[in-house]
Amino acid sequence: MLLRFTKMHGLGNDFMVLDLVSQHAHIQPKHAKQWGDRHTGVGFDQLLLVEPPQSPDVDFRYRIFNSDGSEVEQCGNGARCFARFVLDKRLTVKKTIRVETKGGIIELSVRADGLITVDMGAPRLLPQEIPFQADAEALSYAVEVEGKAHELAAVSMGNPHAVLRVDDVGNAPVHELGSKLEHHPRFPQRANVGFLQVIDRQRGRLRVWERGVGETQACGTGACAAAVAAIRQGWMDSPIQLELPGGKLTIEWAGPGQPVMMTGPAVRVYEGQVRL
Ligand SMILES: N[C@H](CCC[C@H](N)C(=O)O)C(=O)O
Repeated sequence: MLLRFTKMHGLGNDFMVLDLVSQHAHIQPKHAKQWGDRHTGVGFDQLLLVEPPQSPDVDFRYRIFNSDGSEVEQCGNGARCFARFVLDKRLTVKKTIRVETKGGIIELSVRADGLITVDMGAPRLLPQEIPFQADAEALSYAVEVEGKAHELAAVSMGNPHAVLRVDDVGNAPVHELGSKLEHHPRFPQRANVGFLQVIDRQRGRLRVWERGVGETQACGTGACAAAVAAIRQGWMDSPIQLELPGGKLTIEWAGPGQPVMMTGPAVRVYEGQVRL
């Protein structure tokens, strides 16, 4: 069978979006791997599935697969594209949309200026919630990689993140250290690894090595995790503007137990079809 899809991106973090409300198909990890290949497939960072709701208090179910085939709990840039997609495809007329993910319920709001604000929910900071192996919760942890200790924050936005502060993202060891921390045994579900350069109390630069993908042009949950870590450690104040290689996100967080609000763009690139 042929499946219609839309190729989209949020600040260069790119997605294949499948409407499984109007189309019926059983998508498996092998499809994400096959279609995610940038030479023999569509090519994307993540595959996003738009599905009917499974509970009465949400409008849709939102499932996310990395290009390595792993199904994950949350994708922030993808959430903005999700909102743009369901409105453009007239799957809803609501301007505020509640969607259920493996990582919890999030709320998407399309603004008059076309930017999308996502209530990403409250960050999870207890080691067992992240998950991250530590005796107790702390603002940061020393994690050893090949004999060298690296100080990092551990935050979950539904998906696990390590956040390290660096002087200059331009020469941060994103690939070499990012890949080692992604698979570090203290992150039993692996981790996304963010490298944050603080410019001033409300501006920073961020590069992210994403679990299951590698370095991406932007990472929405990574930006949320970095902002939470920077606010908790007293480096920065909300609202924070983070500049990623693909562009800028605004993150607001009022403190523990409060939701993280992320605002940014979502772009449709082209429509296509794949054979299932
Ligand atoms: N690689 C992530 C999922 C996608 C997150 C990212 N694309 C975003 O915008 O939040 C993980 O394995 O948890």
